[in-house]
Amino acid sequence: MKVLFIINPNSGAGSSAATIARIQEAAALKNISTCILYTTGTRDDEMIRKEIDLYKPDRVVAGGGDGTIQLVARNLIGTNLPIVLLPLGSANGLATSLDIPKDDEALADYIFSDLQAMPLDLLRINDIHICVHLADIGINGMMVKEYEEGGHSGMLGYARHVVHAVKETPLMKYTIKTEKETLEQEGYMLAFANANMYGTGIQISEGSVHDGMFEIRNIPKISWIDFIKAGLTKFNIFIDKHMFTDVISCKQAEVFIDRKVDFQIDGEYIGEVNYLKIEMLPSAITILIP
Ligand SMILES: Nc1ncnc2c1ncn2[C@@H]1O[C@H](COP(=O)(O)OP(=O)(O)OP(=O)(O)O)[C@@H](O)[C@H]1O
Repeated sequence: MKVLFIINPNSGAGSSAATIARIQEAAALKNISTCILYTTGTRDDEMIRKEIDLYKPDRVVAGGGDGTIQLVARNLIGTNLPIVLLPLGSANGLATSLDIPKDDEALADYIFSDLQAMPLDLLRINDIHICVHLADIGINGMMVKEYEEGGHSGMLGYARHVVHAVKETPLMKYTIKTEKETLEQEGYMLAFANANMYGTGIQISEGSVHDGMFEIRNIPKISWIDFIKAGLTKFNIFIDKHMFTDVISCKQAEVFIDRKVDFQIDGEYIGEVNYLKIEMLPSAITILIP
Protein backbone atom coordinates (compact mmCIF):
# COMPACT_ATOMS: atom_id res chain seq x y z
CA MET A 1 0.00 0.00 0.00
CA LYS A 2 1.21 3.52 -0.85
CA VAL A 3 -0.01 6.36 1.32
CA LEU A 4 0.43 10.02 0.47
CA PHE A 5 0.31 12.38 3.46
CA ILE A 6 -0.57 16.03 2.97
CA ILE A 7 0.30 17.73 6.25
CA ASN A 8 -0.29 21.33 7.26
CA PRO A 9 2.62 22.09 9.61
CA ASN A 10 0.78 25.17 10.79
CA SER A 11 -2.49 23.49 11.84
CA GLY A 12 -3.70 23.59 15.41
CA ALA A 13 -0.85 24.17 17.83
CA GLY A 14 1.57 23.38 14.99
CA SER A 15 3.15 20.45 16.85
CA SER A 16 2.44 17.51 14.55
CA ALA A 17 6.05 16.20 14.47
CA ALA A 18 5.55 13.58 17.21
CA THR A 19 2.34 12.30 15.60
CA ILE A 20 4.03 12.01 12.20
CA ALA A 21 7.03 10.19 13.71
CA ARG A 22 4.70 7.66 15.36
CA ILE A 23 2.81 7.13 12.12
CA GLN A 24 6.05 6.60 10.20
CA GLU A 25 7.16 4.01 12.74
CA ALA A 26 3.84 2.19 12.32
CA ALA A 27 4.22 2.33 8.52
CA ALA A 28 7.76 0.90 8.66
CA LEU A 29 6.57 -1.99 10.86
CA LYS A 30 3.82 -2.80 8.38
CA ASN A 31 6.01 -2.35 5.29
CA ILE A 32 3.84 0.43 3.99
CA SER A 33 5.30 3.01 1.63
CA THR A 34 4.63 6.61 2.65
CA CYS A 35 5.31 9.98 1.10
CA ILE A 36 4.87 13.14 3.18
CA LEU A 37 4.20 16.55 1.67
CA TYR A 38 3.96 19.67 3.81
CA THR A 39 1.66 22.44 2.69
CA THR A 40 3.00 25.97 2.43
CA GLY A 41 -0.23 27.95 2.11
CA THR A 42 0.54 28.87 -1.52
CA ARG A 43 0.11 26.75 -4.68
CA ASP A 44 -0.72 23.69 -2.58
CA ASP A 45 -3.38 22.49 -5.05
CA GLU A 46 -0.81 22.29 -7.81
CA MET A 47 1.70 20.48 -5.61
CA ILE A 48 -0.89 17.88 -4.53
CA ARG A 49 -2.05 17.13 -8.05
CA LYS A 50 1.56 16.72 -9.27
CA GLU A 51 2.44 14.40 -6.40
CA ILE A 52 -0.65 12.24 -6.96
CA ASP A 53 0.35 11.82 -10.62
CA LEU A 54 3.93 11.01 -9.72
CA TYR A 55 3.55 8.83 -6.62
CA LYS A 56 0.25 7.10 -7.52
CA PRO A 57 -0.90 6.51 -3.94
CA ASP A 58 -3.68 4.15 -2.85
CA ARG A 59 -5.00 6.60 -0.26
CA VAL A 60 -4.35 10.23 0.63
CA VAL A 61 -4.18 11.36 4.23
CA ALA A 62 -5.19 14.96 4.98
CA GLY A 63 -3.33 16.02 8.13
CA GLY A 64 -4.62 19.30 9.50
CA GLY A 65 -7.89 21.03 10.24
CA ASP A 66 -10.97 21.46 8.05
CA GLY A 67 -9.07 23.85 5.76
CA THR A 68 -6.52 21.15 4.93
CA ILE A 69 -9.22 18.49 4.50
CA GLN A 70 -10.96 20.80 2.06
CA LEU A 71 -7.69 21.38 0.16
CA VAL A 72 -7.12 17.64 -0.23
CA ALA A 73 -10.78 16.81 -0.91
CA ARG A 74 -11.12 19.28 -3.77
CA ASN A 75 -8.09 17.74 -5.45
CA LEU A 76 -9.53 14.24 -5.17
CA ILE A 77 -12.76 15.05 -7.01
CA GLY A 78 -12.75 13.04 -10.22
CA THR A 79 -10.00 10.67 -9.05
CA ASN A 80 -10.92 7.36 -7.45
CA LEU A 81 -8.61 8.01 -4.55
CA PRO A 82 -10.02 7.87 -1.02
CA ILE A 83 -9.23 10.45 1.65
CA VAL A 84 -8.29 9.59 5.25
CA LEU A 85 -8.51 12.22 7.99
CA LEU A 86 -5.64 12.92 10.35
CA PRO A 87 -7.07 15.56 12.70
CA LEU A 88 -4.30 17.99 13.60
CA GLY A 89 -6.32 21.22 13.51
CA SER A 90 -7.65 23.35 16.29
CA ALA A 91 -11.34 22.60 15.80
CA ASN A 92 -11.42 19.47 13.55
CA GLY A 93 -15.10 19.85 12.75
CA LEU A 94 -15.41 17.10 10.13
CA ALA A 95 -13.28 14.61 12.09
CA THR A 96 -15.45 15.19 15.17
CA SER A 97 -18.60 14.60 13.12
CA LEU A 98 -17.15 11.31 11.87
CA ASP A 99 -15.82 10.18 15.23
CA ILE A 100 -12.22 9.91 14.00
CA PRO A 101 -9.74 9.10 16.79
CA LYS A 102 -7.65 12.02 17.99
CA ASP A 103 -4.96 10.61 20.25
CA ASP A 104 -1.58 9.77 18.70
CA GLU A 105 -1.53 6.06 19.34
CA ALA A 106 -5.04 5.44 18.02
CA LEU A 107 -4.26 7.58 14.97
CA ALA A 108 -1.13 5.62 14.04
CA ASP A 109 -3.20 2.41 14.18
CA TYR A 110 -6.23 3.64 12.33
CA ILE A 111 -4.48 5.29 9.34
CA PHE A 112 -3.16 1.98 7.96
CA SER A 113 -5.89 -0.36 9.12
CA ASP A 114 -8.66 -1.88 7.03
CA LEU A 115 -10.95 1.07 6.91
CA GLN A 116 -14.49 1.30 5.74
CA ALA A 117 -15.12 3.24 2.51
CA MET A 118 -17.97 5.72 2.66
CA PRO A 119 -19.13 8.32 0.13
CA LEU A 120 -18.49 11.92 1.19
CA ASP A 121 -20.76 14.71 -0.04
CA LEU A 122 -19.21 18.12 -0.69
CA LEU A 123 -20.75 21.55 -1.18
CA ARG A 124 -19.94 23.83 -4.10
CA ILE A 125 -20.45 27.50 -3.36
CA ASN A 126 -20.75 30.30 -5.94
CA ASP A 127 -19.40 27.89 -8.59
CA ILE A 128 -15.79 28.04 -7.38
CA HIS A 129 -15.47 27.16 -3.69
CA ILE A 130 -15.68 23.71 -2.15
CA CYS A 131 -16.83 23.16 1.43
CA VAL A 132 -16.29 19.93 3.37
CA HIS A 133 -17.75 20.83 6.72
CA LEU A 134 -19.37 24.19 7.28
CA ALA A 135 -19.69 27.66 5.81
CA ASP A 136 -21.41 30.67 7.29
CA ILE A 137 -22.09 34.39 6.97
CA GLY A 138 -22.32 36.88 9.82
CA ILE A 139 -20.79 36.69 13.28
CA ASN A 140 -18.55 33.68 12.75
CA GLY A 141 -17.44 34.98 9.33
CA MET A 142 -16.34 38.23 10.96
CA MET A 143 -14.48 36.36 13.67
CA VAL A 144 -12.60 34.23 11.17
CA LYS A 145 -11.63 37.39 9.27
CA GLU A 146 -10.39 39.16 12.38
CA TYR A 147 -8.54 36.10 13.56
CA GLU A 148 -6.78 35.81 10.18
CA GLU A 149 -5.97 39.53 10.12
CA GLY A 150 -4.85 39.99 13.68
CA GLY A 151 -4.52 36.56 15.26
CA HIS A 152 -5.31 36.38 18.92
CA SER A 153 -3.32 35.81 22.02
CA GLY A 154 -5.03 33.38 24.31
CA MET A 155 -8.50 33.55 25.72
CA LEU A 156 -8.54 37.30 26.16
CA GLY A 157 -7.71 38.01 22.52
CA TYR A 158 -10.33 35.53 21.44
CA ALA A 159 -12.92 37.01 23.79
CA ARG A 160 -12.23 40.39 22.24
CA HIS A 161 -13.00 38.99 18.77
CA VAL A 162 -16.26 37.47 19.97
CA VAL A 163 -17.39 40.68 21.64
CA HIS A 164 -16.45 42.75 18.61
CA ALA A 165 -18.10 40.39 16.10
CA VAL A 166 -21.29 40.19 18.15
CA LYS A 167 -21.41 43.99 18.46
CA GLU A 168 -20.54 44.77 14.87
CA THR A 169 -22.45 42.13 12.91
CA PRO A 170 -25.60 43.79 11.57
CA LEU A 171 -29.03 42.20 11.57
CA MET A 172 -29.13 40.66 8.09
CA LYS A 173 -32.26 40.04 6.06
CA TYR A 174 -32.06 36.99 3.85
CA THR A 175 -34.18 35.49 1.12
CA ILE A 176 -33.45 31.79 1.02
CA LYS A 177 -34.58 29.90 -2.09
CA THR A 178 -34.25 26.13 -2.01
CA GLU A 179 -35.59 23.52 -4.42
CA LYS A 180 -38.63 23.28 -2.15
CA GLU A 181 -39.44 26.74 -0.84
CA THR A 182 -38.61 30.44 -0.60
CA LEU A 183 -38.18 31.84 2.89
CA GLU A 184 -37.67 35.35 4.21
CA GLN A 185 -35.64 35.36 7.42
CA GLU A 186 -33.47 37.71 9.43
CA GLY A 187 -30.63 37.06 11.79
CA TYR A 188 -26.98 37.50 12.75
CA MET A 189 -25.55 34.32 11.29
CA LEU A 190 -26.62 31.85 8.64
CA ALA A 191 -24.78 28.52 8.58
CA PHE A 192 -24.57 25.95 5.76
CA ALA A 193 -23.66 22.55 7.10
CA ASN A 194 -22.48 19.50 5.19
CA ALA A 195 -21.71 17.60 8.40
CA ASN A 196 -23.90 17.43 11.48
CA MET A 197 -21.61 18.67 14.20
CA TYR A 198 -19.27 21.51 15.14
CA GLY A 199 -15.71 20.71 16.23
CA THR A 200 -16.91 21.31 19.78
CA GLY A 201 -19.32 18.39 19.52
CA ILE A 202 -22.37 20.64 19.39
CA GLN A 203 -24.97 19.11 17.10
CA ILE A 204 -26.07 21.16 14.08
CA SER A 205 -28.56 18.75 12.56
CA GLU A 206 -29.58 15.13 12.19
CA GLY A 207 -28.04 15.05 8.71
CA SER A 208 -24.96 13.12 7.63
CA VAL A 209 -22.09 13.68 5.18
CA HIS A 210 -23.49 11.16 2.72
CA ASP A 211 -27.22 11.85 2.67
CA GLY A 212 -27.08 14.10 -0.43
CA MET A 213 -28.51 16.99 1.61
CA PHE A 214 -27.10 19.98 3.48
CA GLU A 215 -28.64 21.99 6.26
CA ILE A 216 -29.20 25.72 6.62
CA ARG A 217 -29.58 27.21 10.09
CA ASN A 218 -30.20 30.77 11.14
CA ILE A 219 -29.33 32.54 14.39
CA PRO A 220 -32.18 35.05 14.64
CA LYS A 221 -31.18 36.79 17.85
CA ILE A 222 -28.15 37.28 19.99
CA SER A 223 -28.19 36.51 23.66
CA TRP A 224 -25.12 37.60 25.60
CA ILE A 225 -25.81 34.91 28.19
CA ASP A 226 -25.35 32.24 25.50
CA PHE A 227 -22.08 33.71 24.35
CA ILE A 228 -20.69 34.00 27.84
CA LYS A 229 -21.90 30.57 28.91
CA ALA A 230 -20.39 28.86 25.90
CA GLY A 231 -16.77 29.69 26.77
CA LEU A 232 -14.24 31.27 24.49
CA THR A 233 -11.58 28.92 23.31
CA LYS A 234 -12.24 28.09 19.67
CA PHE A 235 -14.19 29.11 16.62
CA ASN A 236 -17.80 28.11 16.86
CA ILE A 237 -17.60 27.22 20.50
CA PHE A 238 -19.99 30.05 21.24
CA ILE A 239 -22.66 28.43 19.14
CA ASP A 240 -25.18 26.39 21.01
CA LYS A 241 -27.91 24.44 19.25
CA HIS A 242 -30.84 26.23 20.85
CA MET A 243 -29.59 29.49 19.27
CA PHE A 244 -30.63 28.26 15.83
CA THR A 245 -34.07 28.37 14.28
CA ASP A 246 -35.57 25.32 12.59
CA VAL A 247 -33.34 23.47 10.24
CA ILE A 248 -33.80 23.76 6.47
CA SER A 249 -32.62 20.60 4.71
CA CYS A 250 -32.01 20.90 0.95
CA LYS A 251 -29.93 19.99 -2.10
CA GLN A 252 -29.42 23.47 -3.46
CA ALA A 253 -30.04 26.99 -2.30
CA GLU A 254 -29.64 30.58 -3.31
CA VAL A 255 -29.35 33.20 -0.60
CA PHE A 256 -29.88 36.90 -1.28
CA ILE A 257 -28.66 39.13 1.55
CA ASP A 258 -29.66 42.76 1.98
CA ARG A 259 -26.05 43.90 2.47
CA LYS A 260 -22.46 42.66 2.05
CA VAL A 261 -21.45 40.43 4.94
CA ASP A 262 -18.43 38.39 6.01
CA PHE A 263 -18.30 34.87 4.66
CA GLN A 264 -16.15 31.92 5.74
CA ILE A 265 -15.79 28.34 4.53
CA ASP A 266 -14.23 25.60 6.67
CA GLY A 267 -12.51 28.17 8.87
CA GLU A 268 -11.06 30.20 5.96
CA TYR A 269 -12.17 33.78 5.38
CA ILE A 270 -13.47 34.21 1.81
CA GLY A 271 -14.59 37.86 1.71
CA GLU A 272 -17.79 39.88 1.72
CA VAL A 273 -20.82 38.55 -0.11
CA ASN A 274 -24.44 39.52 -0.64
CA TYR A 275 -25.33 36.46 -2.72
CA LEU A 276 -24.61 32.77 -2.32
CA LYS A 277 -25.39 29.79 -4.50
CA ILE A 278 -24.88 26.50 -2.70
CA GLU A 279 -25.04 23.17 -4.48
CA MET A 280 -24.72 19.69 -3.10
CA LEU A 281 -22.18 17.45 -4.81
CA PRO A 282 -23.47 14.09 -3.61
CA SER A 283 -20.88 11.35 -3.01
CA ALA A 284 -18.21 13.60 -4.56
CA ILE A 285 -15.32 11.59 -3.12
CA THR A 286 -14.72 8.54 -0.95
CA ILE A 287 -13.62 8.76 2.66
CA LEU A 288 -12.11 5.91 4.69
CA ILE A 289 -13.36 5.76 8.26
CA PRO A 290 -12.78 3.37 11.18
N1 LIG B 1 3.03 26.00 5.91
C1 LIG B 1 2.01 26.82 6.17
N2 LIG B 1 2.23 27.99 6.82
C2 LIG B 1 1.23 28.83 7.09
N3 LIG B 1 -0.08 28.61 6.77
C3 LIG B 1 -0.35 27.46 6.11
C4 LIG B 1 0.66 26.52 5.80
N4 LIG B 1 0.09 25.47 5.16
C5 LIG B 1 -1.24 25.76 5.07
N5 LIG B 1 -1.51 26.95 5.65
C6 LIG B 1 -2.82 27.59 5.79
O1 LIG B 1 -3.53 26.92 6.86
C7 LIG B 1 -4.92 27.09 6.65
C8 LIG B 1 -5.66 25.78 6.93
O2 LIG B 1 -5.54 25.45 8.26
P1 LIG B 1 -6.32 24.18 8.86
O3 LIG B 1 -7.77 24.37 8.72
O4 LIG B 1 -5.75 22.94 8.33
O5 LIG B 1 -5.90 24.23 10.38
P2 LIG B 1 -6.57 24.94 11.63
O6 LIG B 1 -7.11 26.26 11.21
O7 LIG B 1 -5.61 24.87 12.75
O8 LIG B 1 -7.71 23.90 11.96
P3 LIG B 1 -9.28 23.98 12.18
O9 LIG B 1 -9.90 24.28 10.84
O10 LIG B 1 -9.62 22.61 12.70
O11 LIG B 1 -9.51 25.07 13.20
C9 LIG B 1 -5.08 27.58 5.21
O12 LIG B 1 -5.38 28.96 5.25
C10 LIG B 1 -3.71 27.39 4.59
O13 LIG B 1 -3.45 28.34 3.57
